[in-house]
Amino acid sequence: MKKENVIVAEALTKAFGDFKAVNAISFEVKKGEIFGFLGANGAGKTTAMKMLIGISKPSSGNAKVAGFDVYNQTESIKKNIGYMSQKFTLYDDLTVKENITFFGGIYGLSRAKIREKRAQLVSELGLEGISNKLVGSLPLGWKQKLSFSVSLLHEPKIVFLDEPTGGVDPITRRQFWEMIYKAADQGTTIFVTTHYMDEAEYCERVSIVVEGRIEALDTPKKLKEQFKVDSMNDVFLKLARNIE
Ligand SMILES: Nc1ncnc2c1ncn2[C@@H]1O[C@H](COP(=O)(O)OP(=O)(O)OP(=O)(O)O)[C@@H](O)[C@H]1O
Repeated sequence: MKKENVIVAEALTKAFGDFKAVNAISFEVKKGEIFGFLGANGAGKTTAMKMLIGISKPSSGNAKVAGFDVYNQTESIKKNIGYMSQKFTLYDDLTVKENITFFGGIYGLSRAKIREKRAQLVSELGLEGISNKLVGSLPLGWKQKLSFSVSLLHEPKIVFLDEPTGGVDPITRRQFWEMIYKAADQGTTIFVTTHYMDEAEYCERVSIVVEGRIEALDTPKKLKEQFKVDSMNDVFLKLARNIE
C-alpha cells in the first residue's frame, strides 16, 4: 500500500527583500518517514522549517503539512505537529514532572491524560529517580531526550527537530536516534535538520540545501552512489564544492 504524503512543498520560497533565503524548494515526505534536511550554516533550513510549522508566511509557492495549508490553516498545523530545537527546550526551573504537566496543559491534554502520559514517559525514559529534580540540573543529553518526548505528548502526526542533538556525545546521540526510530515505527513522521553526517546516514531520505535550493534528495545509499563516495560527509563536501 502506498503511504500518504504528510508534507508536500511546491516551489516554496521565502524572500527577505531581494534575497531568497529559501528558493523554490519542492519535496514530499511520507507518513512515518525519517526525512533529513541538511545544509551548511545559513543554507535556509530554519527559514524553511518556520514556513512548514506555520510561523512564517511564504513569499510564494505552496505547502501542505498534515493536510493543512501553510498560508491559512496554521492553527490546524500547530495542533498536528511537535517541534523541538536546540534553542527551544524545557523550563530549567521546573522539575521533570512539572515540565511534562505544563506542556501537556499547553497541548490541551486532559488532566487524566497528562497523568497517564507522565507516568509512561518517566518509566520509559527511566527517570523514576529524578522526576522531582529541576530540569536545569540534568545533563544536556537527558534534557534533549525529555524534550523530544514532551514534543510527542499530544501524539502529533509530524515532529520537526531542528538540530536536536547539538553538543552531546555520539553515544547519547545514538540513544536519541533510537527514540526517533521508535516514534517513526509508531507512524510519526520525522523532519530533522542536523549538522552531523553520521545522523544523515540514519535518515531514510536526505535533502541537501545549498543557498536556499535543494541540490540533492534521495536515500543516503543512492546519494553516495550518485556522487561516487563512501560517506554522507563526502556527499556533502562534494555538493558544497560544486556550487562554489
Ligand atoms: N528575518 C530575516 N531577515 C533577513 N535575512 C534573514 C532572516 N532570517 C534569515 N535570514 C537569512 O537567510 C539565510 C538563511 O538563514 P537560516 O537561519 O534559514 O539558515 P540555516 O540553514 O537554518 O542556518 P543555521 O544552520 O546556521 O541555523 C541566512 O543568510 C540568514 O542570514
